Amino acid sequence: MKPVSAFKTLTLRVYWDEARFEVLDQTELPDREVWRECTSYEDAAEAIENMRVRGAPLIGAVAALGAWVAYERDEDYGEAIERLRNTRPTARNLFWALERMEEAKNPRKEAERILREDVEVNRELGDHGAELLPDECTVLTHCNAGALACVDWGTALGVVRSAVFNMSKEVEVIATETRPVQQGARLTCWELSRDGIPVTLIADTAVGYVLASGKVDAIIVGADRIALDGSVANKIGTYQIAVLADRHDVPFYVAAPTSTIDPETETGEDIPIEHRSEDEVKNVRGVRVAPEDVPALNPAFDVTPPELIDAIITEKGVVEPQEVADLV
Ligand SMILES: CSC[C@H](O)[C@@H](O)C(=O)COP(=O)(O)O
Repeated sequence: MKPVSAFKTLTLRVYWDEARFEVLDQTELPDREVWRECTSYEDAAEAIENMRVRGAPLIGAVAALGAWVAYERDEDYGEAIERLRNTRPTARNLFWALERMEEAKNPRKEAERILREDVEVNRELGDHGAELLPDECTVLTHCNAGALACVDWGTALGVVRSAVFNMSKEVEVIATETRPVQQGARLTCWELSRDGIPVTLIADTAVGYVLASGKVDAIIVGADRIALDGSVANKIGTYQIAVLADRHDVPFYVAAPTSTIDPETETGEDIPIEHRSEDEVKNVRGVRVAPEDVPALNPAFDVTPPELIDAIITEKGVVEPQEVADLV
């Protein structure tokens, strides 16, 4: 039997010769490792929309794979691109990947390039960012900007991995739980423990306490979209952490590939913020914690202005937020 060429990482299994792929369903973590098969663009769109896959680079990669599967299986390519484009509004990498797929002469090769580049670029930015960390340090991170948010390695957690595995630094991580979807508690803690990197979970409400008590040497978060003025949209709660970092003089870094910088978004105010179902706020893993008739507001992202960011770590180097426009 002819061997099937496959590409496998923590988040994806792609079977190039069979026009299908599988995604690790992140809604099931940390309890169970469940893989969902995608054999159509609708499968890919459903996985992105329902956050089975999430994190800006991974959303882009899965959208590219959805378009590739549509092409191989003679689905309507234009419709596929349009459907995938409308899955989530904030992450720049989704639109960036679909622009590349739209222009590609060979969709399979382009999807493969997008996946491989993501891993390379994260390793590069990880190495640049790791230079900024002391040999022994504690890093606070928010949400999950790790291997689970990417094809592999991670952005913010890619910096931690590079520091630990490539530079033998001793790094401990403090992870915020990241209500309402709890990417910090469920995903960051799961992937760091798996790699043997020490991680301590805190409630989102404990950030002020840990910063005031001097326990944190640096904060590193990822990004969903970076505007040309250096404003950064990231998981809801990032802005309040940046304000506290400023108050306590703790360096606040953003780690992201240049594909997250949007050449068409001038300022932070121009970034569309996704609002999700109020059920995510009113329930914790299926159990209601608020009166049924009280409305809830659920913005999935907020915007941190450039003056609160010490540096943006990219594969092209570490820059001041005001310099990001020069990178695209
Ligand atoms: C590296 S992805 C961007 C982020 O840093 C990430 O933490 C984030 O905000 C992801 O949001 P999500 O709603 O889980 O897709």
